[in-house]
Amino acid sequence: MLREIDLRAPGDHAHLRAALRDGFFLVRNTVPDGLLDEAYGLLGDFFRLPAEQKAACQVPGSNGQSGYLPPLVETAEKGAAPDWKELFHWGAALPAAHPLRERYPARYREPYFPDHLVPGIGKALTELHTRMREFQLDVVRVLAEPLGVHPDYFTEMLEDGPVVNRATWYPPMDLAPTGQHVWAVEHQDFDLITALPRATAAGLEVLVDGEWLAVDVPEGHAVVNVGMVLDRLTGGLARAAVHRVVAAPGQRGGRLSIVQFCHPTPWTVLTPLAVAGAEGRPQRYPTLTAGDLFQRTMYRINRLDTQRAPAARP
Ligand SMILES: O=C(O)CCC(=O)C(=O)O
Ligand SMILES: [Fe+2]
Repeated sequence: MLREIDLRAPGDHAHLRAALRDGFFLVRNTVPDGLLDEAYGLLGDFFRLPAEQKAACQVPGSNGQSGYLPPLVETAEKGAAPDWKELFHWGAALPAAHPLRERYPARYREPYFPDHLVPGIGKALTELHTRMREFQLDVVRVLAEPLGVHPDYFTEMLEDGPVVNRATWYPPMDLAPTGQHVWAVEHQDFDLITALPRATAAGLEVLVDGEWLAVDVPEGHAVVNVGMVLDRLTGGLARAAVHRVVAAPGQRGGRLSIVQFCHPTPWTVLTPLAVAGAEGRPQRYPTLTAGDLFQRTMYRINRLDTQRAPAARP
């Protein structure tokens, strides 16, 4: 059973640190249900479009972090075959003169919305991004104290960060080109934390003590998942959860999910925190920047545009 963190009464440090050690916990979602329903409806309309129309919604130079990414591209580090999923990413724009835009152009593009194909999608997804980000900022504020940092420590790291939403359409398994593919091979996210509100079907599983546990998100809740950034900052006290998305044998139909990744500003140096209780433990991770960790992982999961054959590039 997953632990729950109540944002209004978060509980003692032992509870919060146990949730971080699990790497996966539940939080009552503050994002309006109606907004999620609307976004699921519009994204469903988008993913049902013909392949050529979706292919035209790719954003060159974004490494697929903006707009559409076709199926069978992202390949988890442990994946023998690419994931059987297609993606749509969006975030929020920074002002044109912001130095982060100049320094990390691939990560700070204007968001792309296919309003010409799905009218109203841009407004709804922008609102959803804002509300999910507010939710996640509330979560990291609660996590700060048990990790011995100021309540604004993580929020500053995320201010102007390339926080990005991802919608994933997992097509029915019987349409997969070979039997080698699964929806999403086991992996760890490479952000600070990720929010996963309900999806349209079962399939998300988390590795707990060597066993795969099906994650059933109760009504009105979101699962929050620790990513590699928080794992590295805490020397492994908060554990980046290992998770995957698989169809049960005989599960029919596809699956649509919406998640949001909290990526810190890429120039953040991931200096290990002095977490109480971890004194004397050998430093686990060499220090690098959030931007370098991101880029390294994108390469490892086959997500850089330059890794795709020229014909397959947008
Ligand atoms: O679709 C889901 O529920 C989870 C997706 C996921 O783990 C990811 O995109 O990193
Ligand atoms: Fe994930």
